[in-house]
Amino acid sequence: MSDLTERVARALAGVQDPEIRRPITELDMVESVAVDASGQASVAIRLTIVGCPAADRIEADVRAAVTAVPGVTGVELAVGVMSPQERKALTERLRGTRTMPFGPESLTRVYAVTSGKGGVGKSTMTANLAVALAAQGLRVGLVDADVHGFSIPGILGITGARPTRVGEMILPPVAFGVKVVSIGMFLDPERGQGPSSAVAWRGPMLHRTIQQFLTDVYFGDLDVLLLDLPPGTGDVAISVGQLLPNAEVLVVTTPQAAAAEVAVRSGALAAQTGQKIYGVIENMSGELFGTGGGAQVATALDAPLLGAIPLSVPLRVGGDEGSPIVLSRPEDPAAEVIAGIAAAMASRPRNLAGRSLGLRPA
Ligand SMILES: Nc1ncnc2c1ncn2[C@@H]1O[C@H](COP(=O)(O)OP(=O)(O)OP(=O)(O)O)[C@@H](O)[C@H]1O
Repeated sequence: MSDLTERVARALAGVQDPEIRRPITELDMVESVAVDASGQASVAIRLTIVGCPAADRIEADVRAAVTAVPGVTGVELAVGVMSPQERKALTERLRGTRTMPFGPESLTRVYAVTSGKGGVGKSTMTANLAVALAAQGLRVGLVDADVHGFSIPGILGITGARPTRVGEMILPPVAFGVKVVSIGMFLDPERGQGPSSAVAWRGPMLHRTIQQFLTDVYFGDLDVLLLDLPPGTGDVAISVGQLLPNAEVLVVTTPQAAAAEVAVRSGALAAQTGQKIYGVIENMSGELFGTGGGAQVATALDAPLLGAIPLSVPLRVGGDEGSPIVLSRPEDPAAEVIAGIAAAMASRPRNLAGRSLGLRPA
């Protein structure tokens, strides 16, 4: 390989697949690279599937990367598609041999966000925390497992987005740097299923779906995985407890005593399945609903109160419009408290609990 060809090949290692978020060179997407004596580069790439939504972006990024190499005078780009065998090999390699990538052996910190009752702002908190964590440079995944209303895609402005399928593998849509998967993305509108229809699935079906989300959706290596659970002490919470005993629970409550009592019950369930409570968030705190519910839940569960988020019109409007206020209105008092909680989460080291350090007593 000539020096210039080598430099072009190295430049291609800087181009990422925007969905898989790995360099295209590691994904076997670069088929050939050649540069002739006049500096004309010929590059052939192959994408995972035809009509891959990321195709335009990859093409543009490849052109830009190659053009930027000193000595290159022009670029000829051929775009092809992987054969089924190549795709299979890639998905197998990406998925690795692990069946549950976020179990106790993983370095990913897993947070299950729960509440006693509905409407306390659990999904709003989860989405804004995820976005704030991603904005701080963490690799963040979000699983919307709230079968009673899949509000996450709406809050993150990706209503109607569908995951990309590559063979058996599911690539989640990315919103504000967060990889998002929601049960709502798998409903079939032609069968009358829509984002507003609660899913009437019972235990075993839900268990399999959550398990599939965690194993078949390619999130890559994450620093943080957040799960938006349905309110209460239902089947999903129990499944998550079994599938991810390492998950730490974040309890969201409003300041009122009635909400706090049910929140304590849902937190206590998590403790029974062996999960640790990371902390409690009091939402809609202030004049209208009072304060104190969060502290009450925190004391009852022997967990810290992470913050009290005031009622905020911009927070609600941001949710309705798909524009999380931690980014669009960071000066809003509610956004500031959420960002503070995210900063505390981001400052925790990667999860080493349950990992053997390979040391033996002498
Ligand atoms: N601090 C707040 N100030 C004003 N509005 C808020 C606040 N927190 C949440 N909301 C609004 O309250 C409504 C319910 O919030 P959200 O959907 O997040 O609740 P939830 O607990 O996830 O509900 P469910 O579990 O039933 O889906 C939304 O319209 C949201 O924008």
